Amino acid sequence: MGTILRNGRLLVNGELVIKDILIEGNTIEKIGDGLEIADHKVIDATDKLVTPGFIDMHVHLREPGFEAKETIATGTASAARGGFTTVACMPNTRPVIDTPETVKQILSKAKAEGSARVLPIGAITVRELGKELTDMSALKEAGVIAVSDDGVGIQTSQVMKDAMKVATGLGLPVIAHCEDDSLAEGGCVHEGVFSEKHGLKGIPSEAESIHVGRDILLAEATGVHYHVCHISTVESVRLVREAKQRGARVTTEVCPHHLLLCDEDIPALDANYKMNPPLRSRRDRDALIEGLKDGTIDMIVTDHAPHTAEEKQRGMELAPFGIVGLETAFPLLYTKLVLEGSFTLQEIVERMTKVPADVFNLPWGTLQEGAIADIAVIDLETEKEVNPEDFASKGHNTPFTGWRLKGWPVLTMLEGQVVWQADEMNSEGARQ
Ligand SMILES: NC(=O)N[C@@H](CC(=O)O)C(=O)O
Ligand SMILES: [Zn+2]
Ligand SMILES: [Zn+2]
Repeated sequence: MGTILRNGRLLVNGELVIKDILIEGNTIEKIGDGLEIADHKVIDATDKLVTPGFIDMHVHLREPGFEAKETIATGTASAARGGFTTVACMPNTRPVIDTPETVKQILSKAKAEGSARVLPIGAITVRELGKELTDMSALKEAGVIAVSDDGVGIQTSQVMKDAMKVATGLGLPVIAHCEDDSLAEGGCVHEGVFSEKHGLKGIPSEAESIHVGRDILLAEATGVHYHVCHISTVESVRLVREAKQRGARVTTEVCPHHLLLCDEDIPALDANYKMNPPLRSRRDRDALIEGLKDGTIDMIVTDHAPHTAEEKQRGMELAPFGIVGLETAFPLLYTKLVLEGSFTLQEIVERMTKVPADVFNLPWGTLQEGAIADIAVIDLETEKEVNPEDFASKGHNTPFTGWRLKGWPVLTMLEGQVVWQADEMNSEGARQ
């Protein structure tokens, strides 16, 4: 039995157009007006935005090894609640995703317990130690879509160059966490107004940008598709912009928190504002907005990085880096960037759907006849406060608690199946 998603508002050439969507099996069969088929389940999407399911190329699911922080089940449930149908998971698990066996375990667990599609990212180096390359060919065969040592920077240029050569031959993108340890060591926040005020060791901007510059040169020398993780500084944006102008195969991503907050916004020594890279200066934040606007920055990712409450209570210096992001990403971007006027709805939606799909050559991220039915239904009207107690994620570590936002996902469909729906859709909207 199929489904009709009735009366939703779809983005067509930047305009919202009211349409019905007929879903048969896992596929969007038809998009049209007044679609009516006996025996089909009808979901009323009147007044709701209907978009392709979001794609997040940077998520930490923590399983295997750190199940107290998150599991594949809870992390993908969190994704579904945030309107995400595809998440790429980073390899800094225990064991690290550096063997085909671990890749296969994650894929089979995701299939059995997941509420979103999981795309594993394999490690560049064994145990992410930055020394010996993994067997990327075997990792690719097992199903990784890219390689990364996210969580740590690759300190040695030769290791990065060798990795890029192998990845080029295999057609695997190299996704880089850019951090020079000799510059970043011991820092817990950005080197700037906040670190000075509190007498903390800062992480300077160059700790990131120096790797971005180095890696762009190596990418141009090897021809690899090079993707910069969670870009955060004005200099990194400039380097990527110039590389793109030269035609280099360089892409990048930005997180909602770096677009919306800077170090001067940190109210106190609260580790819910601690992440890597850190919240930078206002000037950096403005450069990220501009870079996203002009296409230097390709896509938006969450870098969803759950940690336990106990870990985050250790304070700014001792707590681990990272904040959760899947369940607040779209409401934050919609409320703070679309409603406040710096981006159109279409610009934001594309950077979370079509663009990541195009950049990583994935077959999802569009709403059209014949496409896989990965769909997010979003309430653009109701304002709600961010309350981590409501999260499906095990992680409650967010700096956005109490923010009043609009744009909350109310129903998510993965391959034609409803994987999450808000109570309101359950009781009134969906009729059998
Ligand atoms: N971003 C973070 O602050 N933390 C990430 C690691 C990472 O993305 O570098 C984590 O795994 O916790
Ligand atoms: Zn990282
Ligand atoms: Zn990360």
